[in-house]
Amino acid sequence: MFPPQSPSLRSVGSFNNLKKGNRFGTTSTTTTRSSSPIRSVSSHSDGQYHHSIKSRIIRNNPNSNQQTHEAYTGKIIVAIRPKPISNNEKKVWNIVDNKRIAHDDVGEFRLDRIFDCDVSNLEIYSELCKPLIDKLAMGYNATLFAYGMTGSGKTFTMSGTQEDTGLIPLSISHLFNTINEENLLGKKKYEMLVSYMEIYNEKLYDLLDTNVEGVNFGYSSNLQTPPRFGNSFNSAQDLRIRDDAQYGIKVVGLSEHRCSSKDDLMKWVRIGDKNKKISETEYNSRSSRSHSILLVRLIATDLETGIVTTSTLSLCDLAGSEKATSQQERRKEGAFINKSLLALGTVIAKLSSESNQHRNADNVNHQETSNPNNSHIPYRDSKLTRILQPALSGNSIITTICTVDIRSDASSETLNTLRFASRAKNVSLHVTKKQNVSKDEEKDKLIFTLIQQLEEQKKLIDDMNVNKMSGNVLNFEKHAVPFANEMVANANSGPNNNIDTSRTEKSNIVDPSYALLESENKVLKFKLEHCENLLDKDIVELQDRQMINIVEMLPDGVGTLLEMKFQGLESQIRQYKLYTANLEKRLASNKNDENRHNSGSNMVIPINSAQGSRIASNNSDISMADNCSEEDPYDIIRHKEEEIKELKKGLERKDKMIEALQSARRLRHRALKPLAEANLLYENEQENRGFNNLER
Ligand SMILES: Nc1ncnc2c1ncn2[C@@H]1O[C@H](COP(=O)(O)OP(=O)(O)OP(=O)(O)O)[C@@H](O)[C@H]1O
Repeated sequence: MFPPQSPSLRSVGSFNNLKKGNRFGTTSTTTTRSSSPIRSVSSHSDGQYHHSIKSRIIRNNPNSNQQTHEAYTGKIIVAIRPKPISNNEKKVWNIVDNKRIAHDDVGEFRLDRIFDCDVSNLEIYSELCKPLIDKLAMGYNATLFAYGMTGSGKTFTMSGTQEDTGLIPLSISHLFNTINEENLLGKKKYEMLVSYMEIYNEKLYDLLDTNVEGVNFGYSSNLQTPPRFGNSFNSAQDLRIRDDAQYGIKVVGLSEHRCSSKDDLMKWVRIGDKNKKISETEYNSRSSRSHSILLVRLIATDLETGIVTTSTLSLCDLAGSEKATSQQERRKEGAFINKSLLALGTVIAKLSSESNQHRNADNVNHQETSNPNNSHIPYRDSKLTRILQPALSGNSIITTICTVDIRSDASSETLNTLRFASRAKNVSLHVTKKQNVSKDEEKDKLIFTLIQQLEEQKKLIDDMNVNKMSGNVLNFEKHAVPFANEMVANANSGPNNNIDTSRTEKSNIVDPSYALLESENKVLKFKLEHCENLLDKDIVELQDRQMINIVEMLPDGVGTLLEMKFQGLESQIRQYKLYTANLEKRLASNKNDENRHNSGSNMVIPINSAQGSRIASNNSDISMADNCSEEDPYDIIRHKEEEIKELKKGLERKDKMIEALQSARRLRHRALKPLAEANLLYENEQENRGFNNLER
């Protein structure tokens, strides 16, 4: 019934004799191992069973007392999941214990874990996937793939059913739980991106390409663009794979979608699943006709150190190997599937034998890698091996679930699967984290510092405002008292020291000319603003080099018009300047008058009580008019002075504008000069011609 024992099958015995210490996943020299590895909880007893899959996984678990700093060194973990059979079906493969599966005619295969037929997805997940996801969250790439003959339960295991949730949703859920916990601690910031692709008939398609035309099939209302119709490849593109320095390979044009929650990510998974190529075959009513690969990229930024760690989770549901079928299309698909699985098998066999050779040659304290001898591994023989190249060449922690059918009908396919599994578990891995310091993080830090500065400044301003509100007195002391003293001093030293008691009323202090001045100032200000607006507009235009060029190109007439406008504005400014100077003069003489009138001991300064008492304490000559709410005349004078200052500033600006206008005009003249000369030349020529004609 079975072919003669192949070399690989003969080697089964040798797997039992492997040095187990080398086979289990560890981290590099910086790793602190648990002193007593937890042993199997299995009821199966096996004398040679020293290191259970549990101990292997627990050592990889971040919750154990192991501290992982650097590289992870280990092997591909391989587990077998047999498909359940009914009572009346005959099985030919027997599960000896949780590590061994045997066939009476063939012998025994020893693997990392053999599950019972009635195992649930949740149990498989807890034992195999959870530790893998934990490693992913720590920054290692992680790959999980299901391998097995058609109909053996790969999709059942990976995607699951309503009753038995699959490894993909369970892993995603655990990943988000882990991230949310870390988020709560506030030490890391996570970003998650999802891609989903399939290899169908040796072509690579994006299962989440929302640009592909198609009927709205399974379209989630939360997405902006409907994905393509499931199973329709009319407008889908065969994507290219190219080498990539950062990730090993890159699928050119594969879409990536940001996900902020588990539901978000699962939405994309469901869309991708709907787009997968699925058909009915003799063995499976819903057979995956393609290899599907779900990629979840996790970008973790340590907020304290700024170190960014990128890790990728690859979840692969491979198409199943199958016998030739009568249907032409299925036969073609089957041929492609078998070819790519063969390529995967060859790559695994090569990597396995490389690892063996390397281990035999140097069994002491070496760093294991999947291809230590750097011999040729035919990754390019298929799209599948090309896609898995970075993971298989040691860039990812890998766990493989091989689904098998233990019935007699499928015994040779199961044998093939177990051979594949035996080789795969031999493949060494040396996985390092991908870390770098984020440029974004540097920016974030800068922004953070700036925000802090801003906060400090805001606080300072708030404090100052509070001081200002509660300490008007201080302000007053600072500004008004010296001013008042100065006024008094001026008055005392002035020529007229006579006290005019009639000026003790405010109406007497504030000369009507103030009101006039004020209104004149207002008018002047308004005119200046208007003028400024006009000039600003022109300056903006003229300061623009292109505009100047355009002006230079303008015909003479337009240029002259512009010039006239500028000249008009200039003269207007000059007039305003004169007018303001005049006002200033008048204001100054007015102030002197006031000083003269107010000099003397009984000057009344109508200020509020708080301010008044301060003045009184500084100058006993000044009496107070308590509770007087009217305006301080000195304030009025000060306002006028401030206004004048502002006007002066405005005029300075105008001067600058005029300078700019003049330079623009000079430029224009320079540009127009050749034109004018050419024009003159032309006119002279015309004149000469006319003259010549006349002569003729
Ligand atoms: N462990 C299991 N328990 C219950 N039902 C199972 C199990 N494994 C597989 N099945 C059932 O067997 C059928 C085939 O399974 P599935 O589609 O997962 O196979 P597959 O390996 O993905 O096949 P293919 O390679 O053709 O896509 C399904 O109806 C599935 O529900």
